[in-house]
Amino acid sequence: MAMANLARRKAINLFNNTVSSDAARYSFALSSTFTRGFASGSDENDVVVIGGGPGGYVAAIKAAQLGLKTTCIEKRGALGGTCLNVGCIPSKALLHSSHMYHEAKTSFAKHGVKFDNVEIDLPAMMGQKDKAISNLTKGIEGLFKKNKVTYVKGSGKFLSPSEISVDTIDGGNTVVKGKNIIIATGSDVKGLPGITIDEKRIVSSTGALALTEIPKKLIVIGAGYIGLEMGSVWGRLGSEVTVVEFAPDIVPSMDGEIRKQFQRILEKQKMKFMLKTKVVAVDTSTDIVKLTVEPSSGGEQTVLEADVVLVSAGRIPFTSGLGLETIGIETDKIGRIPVDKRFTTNVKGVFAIGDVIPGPMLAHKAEEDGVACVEFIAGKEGHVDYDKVPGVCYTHPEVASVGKTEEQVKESGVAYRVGKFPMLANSRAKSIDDADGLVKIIAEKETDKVLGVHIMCSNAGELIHEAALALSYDASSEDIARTCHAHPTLSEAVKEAAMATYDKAIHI
Ligand SMILES: Cc1cc2nc3c(=O)[nH]c(=O)nc-3n(C[C@H](O)[C@H](O)[C@H](O)COP(=O)(O)OP(=O)(O)OC[C@H]3O[C@@H](n4cnc5c(N)ncnc54)[C@H](O)[C@@H]3O)c2cc1C
Ligand SMILES: NC(=O)c1ccc[n+]([C@@H]2O[C@H](COP(=O)([O-])OP(=O)(O)OC[C@H]3O[C@@H](n4cnc5c(N)ncnc54)[C@H](O)[C@@H]3O)[C@@H](O)[C@H]2O)c1
Repeated sequence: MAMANLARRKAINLFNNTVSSDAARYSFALSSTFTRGFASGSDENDVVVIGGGPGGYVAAIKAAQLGLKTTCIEKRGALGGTCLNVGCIPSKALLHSSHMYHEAKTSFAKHGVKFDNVEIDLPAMMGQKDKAISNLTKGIEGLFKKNKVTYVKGSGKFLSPSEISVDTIDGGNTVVKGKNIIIATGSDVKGLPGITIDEKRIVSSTGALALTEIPKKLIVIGAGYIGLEMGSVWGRLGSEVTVVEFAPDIVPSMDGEIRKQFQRILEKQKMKFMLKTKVVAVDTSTDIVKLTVEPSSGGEQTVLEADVVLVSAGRIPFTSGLGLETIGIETDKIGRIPVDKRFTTNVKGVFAIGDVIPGPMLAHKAEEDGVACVEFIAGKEGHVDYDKVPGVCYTHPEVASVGKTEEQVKESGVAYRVGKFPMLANSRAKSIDDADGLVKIIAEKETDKVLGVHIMCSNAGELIHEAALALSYDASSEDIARTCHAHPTLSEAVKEAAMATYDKAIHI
């Protein structure tokens, strides 16, 4: 069986290589004609990137590495975008710090580590987070210098498809020209009607990452990634957290079985959920914020009280002030810029990547877009497989997935098998007394090809990449199961779940 899989994979690779080298030749011919055709006269840069987030700064570095003269325009005065400044990095810093505090308070004693007292020093915790951000933003500036990317600090606006007017952060103005312009302006918080975010008592994720006091009561609107991660941070530090979610489930995009267990674990951590519930009014006229909620389908209203309310009901593409209308760039109903497979907008020579285009709003997806986009511009073949972008919720336990959920596979009509392995039966998880969660693998019944992998355990965000690689190479569950995994590791749960998919697990 394993040999058969290897042979099948070799045949697939042979086919893919033939296809992609043909595609590369085709793309080179197309791209060089297109680039030459568009380069009229006084263009200074080969590539200008507007936005220095994970999509933009990675695109700029890759473009420079490919020998293209490149400028990146960023208005916030620091590189790294939402992710580094007010997103992925600060939230992970606070998730780690708050987890350490919570562990020290609730788990260290049973491991025989005792303290007289454990205290939170919130300014120090925030200081550690801020230090991580500034080190990393400076690091990207260093990478720009190393790769000879020109960095313009200011807000860019289209004058024409090859000219950007930049109001610089020091009060000046300059015009940057480019043969190819990449829009990488990211996303912004989606507000809710009738709720004004003041970033003090009614906060977005940005305010929730910088609170100066631990709220006694925190209400989170939206049980998505931001709500559950930031709810976890403040819950661990002592806030009473209630999550109000419009949908019938938390994280609606997650595999149903995993999502249900995840909710039970979060409830054990004292997070409260009000599902199928919507917020209808907010009153901030007194010291306590009053939130009126009712069932999503209408019905009896309840008034909730909180010190702080976090609005985390999604994000929207950000293109404000960019002058898209000046050059006729189209956007869809929710403000995203539609692009083709080469990231080209409806205007020749103008491309878009990252959160501002359709697809998952994730930093690593934006980076993949950026690399593929400039590869196309340079006449190479870029590629992003959106069906194989991993997603991770960095709570404790972490929940990570790649590929399809069981619901999606069922809906596609493909016959499938499921293999599961609980972390309770994994020796490493038991040895460290951190055994909440499971690994679930879904594979096509006929071929055993892995279609989706869902992992809930500590470090699931690291474990998921074995599964991402498996999906990328069209591996079968047997391929994973017959790969030797070191003992004792949490990764052995992936191997056991794979064994359970095509045959039987050993340790359960
Ligand atoms: C709290 C939070 C936590 C998150 N955690 C994760 C996580 O753990 N993992 C993950 O994968 N994703 C996470 N995300 C999502 C991630 O941050 C985004 O998907 C990612 O930043 C998108 O990258 P981008 O380059 O498309 O846009 P952005 O990072 O938004 O960058 C766009 C940049 O463009 C600049 N800009 C906008 N307009 C102009 C203009 N006219 N001129 C010049 N500059 C301009 C902006 O200032 C910004 O810096 C998180 C988001 C939030 C809010
Ligand atoms: N770990 C990560 O990768 C990570 C972390 C944070 C953010 N992000 C990204 O940032 C983006 C924004 O995150 P998010 O959590 O704000 O969005 P989200 O889309 O993940 O979740 C929003 C939630 O709010 C609910 N909702 C929408 N309107 C509502 C309303 N009126 N009342 C109550 N609930 C409502 C939705 O049903 C959904 O469950 C996401 O696309 C996510 O991919 C990723």
